[in-house]
Amino acid sequence: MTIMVPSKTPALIPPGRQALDSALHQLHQAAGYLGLDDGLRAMLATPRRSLTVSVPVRRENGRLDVVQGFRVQHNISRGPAKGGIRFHPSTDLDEVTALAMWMTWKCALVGIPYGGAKGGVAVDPATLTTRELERLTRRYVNEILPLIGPEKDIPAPDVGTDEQTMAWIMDTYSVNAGYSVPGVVTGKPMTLGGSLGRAGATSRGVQIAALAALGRSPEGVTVAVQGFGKVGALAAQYLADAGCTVVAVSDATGAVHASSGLDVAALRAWVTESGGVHGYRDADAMERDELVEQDVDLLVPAALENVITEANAPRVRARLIVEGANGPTTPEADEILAANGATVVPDILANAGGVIVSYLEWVQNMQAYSWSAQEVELKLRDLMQSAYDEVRSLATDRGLTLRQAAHAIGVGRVADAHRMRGLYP
Ligand SMILES: NC(=O)C1=CN([C@@H]2O[C@H](COP(=O)(O)OP(=O)(O)OC[C@H]3O[C@@H](n4cnc5c(N)ncnc54)[C@H](OP(=O)(O)O)[C@@H]3O)[C@@H](O)[C@H]2O)C=CC1
Ligand SMILES: O=C(O)CCC(=O)C(=O)O
Repeated sequence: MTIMVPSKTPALIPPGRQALDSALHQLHQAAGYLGLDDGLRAMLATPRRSLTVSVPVRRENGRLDVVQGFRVQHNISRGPAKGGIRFHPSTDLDEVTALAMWMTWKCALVGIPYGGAKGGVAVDPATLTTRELERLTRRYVNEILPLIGPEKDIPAPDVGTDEQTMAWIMDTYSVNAGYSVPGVVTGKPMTLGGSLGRAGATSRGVQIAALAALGRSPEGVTVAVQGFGKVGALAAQYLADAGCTVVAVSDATGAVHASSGLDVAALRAWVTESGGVHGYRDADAMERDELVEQDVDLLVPAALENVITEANAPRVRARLIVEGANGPTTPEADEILAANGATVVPDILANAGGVIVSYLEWVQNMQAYSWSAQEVELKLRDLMQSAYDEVRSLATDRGLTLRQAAHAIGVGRVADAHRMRGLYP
């Protein structure tokens, strides 16, 4: 089928702008398919609230640095805004806006009662001491305090943040409130009301989506994983546990390859000890940015946006791409991959396991109750599989790619919520 889309985006633009262009392109494709009017399109194309803050951070040597921080609530029509906080040097308002928009469609697609948000601080956390990071996090939270809250906007981890960051966020908010508010943030440590299963939830969801899309035994399926952080390392582990052969992985420090299969547990231990995959001895080193072009059955991008572009998409050999990262594939690359017969399980479906278990964590916090690891995993599997089946079935029936189908469902649900609420005349 033919879908009208806005004109192509220029190739050489800042990464954040590229991500936002991709998100808008996908929205307009879905809006065209759904027949949304111009007013509703404009509503969905623009965030409800965007906050840019200056975050002063006192360094150990006494110097005062000031970095920029952001929190964007893209949509709140279906419930409180929800989405992670990223600490990365190239984070900017455009990137955070794109990530917030993807959160809106993701939550709607998997049927959890949230809108979409994202936050970010333009900083490289690896350059800060733990004390500097804590000061930075607490000050950032104080700056975005008017926006967040358990019934308004609930942050979570993303690139460069972790359970410790979430604990500082929970504490800073709670100190301001005057009592403990665990439901203000998810991805917390267990001792502060975290949920069993949240740490591995995004990767578990990637595994569920990958096995569903493979549609055959994972034995002998070769895999390359880009990014070996919270999502990538456990995605590699869970795919290996399921019987796949993980032959290549990369992180910012480099990439390693072993055609007979990497020992993922040993590699994870090496990364914990040394700080990156570079130098791992039981594998061959390879060019980091060639990871996505490896001759494998399954490619899992689990790092950053815009890594599969029109420049390298013709050289991507994997027949199945399961997006652990948000926005790894540009619209131009999507077209090339589809023309070459590759299947892409899109980010808003493939990496939804994280926000699903965040939702379960929040529900547990709001009820002061907790579920077992088995209960959490069953609910996660159920929501992931239902969303996957729904997307697959719409794609098959209507001749859409999985991304087009996922966006049609997600955008459609948010549009319905606006119509029913009557927020625009
Ligand atoms: N955490 C979550 O719950 C969720 C995360 N996501 C998405 O998953 C992706 C990864 O997030 P997460 O795992 O949390 O982040 P982390 O910060 O834990 O990990 C990011 C990984 O990407 C690596 N990386 C950075 N640049 C490159 C590069 N050029 N080539 C290869 N690897 C690179 C980093 O390497 P190094 O460590 O050496 O810097 C690190 O291994 C992001 O797109 C995020 O938005 C989606 C849903 C939920
Ligand atoms: O767990 C969450 O609330 C959000 C995770 C996230 O940022 C994402 O899905 O991209």
